[in-house]
Amino acid sequence: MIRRLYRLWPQPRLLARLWLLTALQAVLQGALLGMLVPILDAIVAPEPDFATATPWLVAGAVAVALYAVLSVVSSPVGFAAAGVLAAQLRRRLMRHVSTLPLGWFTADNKARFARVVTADVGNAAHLAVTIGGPAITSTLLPATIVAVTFAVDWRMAVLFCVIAAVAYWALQRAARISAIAEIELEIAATAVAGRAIELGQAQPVLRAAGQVDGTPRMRATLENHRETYREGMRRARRPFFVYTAVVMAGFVAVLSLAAWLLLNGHVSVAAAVALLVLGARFLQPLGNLIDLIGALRALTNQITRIEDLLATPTLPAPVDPVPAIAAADIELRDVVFTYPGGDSPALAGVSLRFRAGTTTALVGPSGSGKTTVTRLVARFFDVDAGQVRVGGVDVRDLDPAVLLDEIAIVFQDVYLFDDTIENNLRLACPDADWAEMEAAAAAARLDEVIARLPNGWNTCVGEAGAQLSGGERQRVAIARAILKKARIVLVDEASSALDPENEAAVTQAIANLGNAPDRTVVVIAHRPATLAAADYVVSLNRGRVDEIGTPSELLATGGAFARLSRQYERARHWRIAGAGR
Ligand SMILES: Nc1ncnc2c1ncn2[C@@H]1O[C@H](COP(=O)(O)OP(=O)(O)OP(=O)(O)O)[C@@H](O)[C@H]1O
Repeated sequence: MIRRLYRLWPQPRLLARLWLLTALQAVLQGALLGMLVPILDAIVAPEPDFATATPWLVAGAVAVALYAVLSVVSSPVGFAAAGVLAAQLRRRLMRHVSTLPLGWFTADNKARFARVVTADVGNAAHLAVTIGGPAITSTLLPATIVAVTFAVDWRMAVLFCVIAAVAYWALQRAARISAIAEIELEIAATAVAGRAIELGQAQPVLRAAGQVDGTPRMRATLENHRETYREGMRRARRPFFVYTAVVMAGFVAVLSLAAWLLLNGHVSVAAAVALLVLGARFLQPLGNLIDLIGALRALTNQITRIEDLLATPTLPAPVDPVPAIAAADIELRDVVFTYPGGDSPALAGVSLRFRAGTTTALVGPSGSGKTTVTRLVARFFDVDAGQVRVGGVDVRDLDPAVLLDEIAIVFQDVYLFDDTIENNLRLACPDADWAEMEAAAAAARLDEVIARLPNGWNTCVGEAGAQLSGGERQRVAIARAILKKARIVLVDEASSALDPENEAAVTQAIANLGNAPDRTVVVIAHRPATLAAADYVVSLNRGRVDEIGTPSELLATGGAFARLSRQYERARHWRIAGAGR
């Protein structure tokens, strides 16, 4: 356990210092008790011998003073340590998570990450500091007392060893049961956290459906957590009682043996009193161990969860990363990919080319693999077979930082930070000057939104950008892509209905993205205007390429794209007719 804790913290010296201080205190306590024997022997006699007792009394006073100094030194170290250790570990976890493939961030993994970073790290740091000390004391103090007792009476020392062995067995049993209960409870608690995230995200749907108490799945998760907690408590109770009974029986045995030794003249009254004091101090920390063991197990489980998260594999890093690409062409060569846990391939042998300086619209029915193509280009995941090449280089060989630098992604649901428009845009390029900021805003048609807002560039967009509409948020993301001078922009056009003004602005902004001669734009298109403005169209179906060509070529062939265009046309006429009614 100590080794695991030591490995977990990047700078564990603080923890080591604290444990060393605690261990010294425990040994000093045991030694102090040992000094009681010669002192009592000399003083509790028919003719007290103060001369013999004096050096022991002086040594005892020095030990007490040393103990006090150690206590004064160790308590501020302990206070500071928990906070410092938690902060260290959180930074380490955050650094690790930021290297994980973006495909890892599912709702359940996000809940797991949140629990590990908040609850597990906080508790582990607190426990490492607070129970590390008592755990060391509870083992080192009895061990020192056993050693001291051998010098007074070997029979009592052997009894202490027997009690310790039985207590150890009972403790192990209690520990195993509480460990299982803790793991089950944590799984149930993580499920509750996952459903809580879902509850927050799905509020509009739940309210529309009148499900103010959440879905049946959410309620079942809460019930499961309650039941797991109750069952864990019930199972942990019996071994707890067994252990307490062992320690109590130990007290009776020590008392009986001390009385027997005294009555049979094997030890003096002073030695019997000293043995009783030693017995009491031996059994007391042993009794405390049962309270510690639950916490120790919880700490072990927390460490395991933290270690598991740290062991989540990042995407394999290239041995000799390619540091730059010449042009921003994208090519998929015979790409096969199945999502982790998926049962059929999302892409089943896709070969495609997006040339630099062109805009390609991806179309196809829901589930045909459009989003997957963009995710593989951005290396959210690695392909199972085939290759994704950017600038002629397999993305697996490209320096990951270069890939991130070259690519900008405009999601359907753009996330904005609760900050000003300016700062949200500056994220893409912190050093951009005003001329660049304004040019990017104009190209993304964001300038007219900014002009309307009460504080212009300084308007706060609210949590997750709630002050802006979906189309306006997409315009911010497009402006970011332009400001970043990303040579590859992957857009998932909003599929929900936008008001006509927003729709025209977003379509225009996407078209402006494609105006840069060296930029490759891939857009999952949901609007006829976007399709019409694209240089090429790729139609996907069930993870395969169905058609590729310019919009006019594909219209002429009368295939899937032509059918889709007719559907869009009909829908547009319905909307126009509906609006005119
Ligand atoms: N994270 C995921 N885990 C498992 N399977 C997934 C995941 N994302 C997508 N899939 C599956 O992969 C296939 C392709 O999905 P993809 O999202 O690429 O389709 P799409 O054409 O973008 O669909 P839509 O237009 O509905 O967004 C589908 O069968 C889908 O169920």
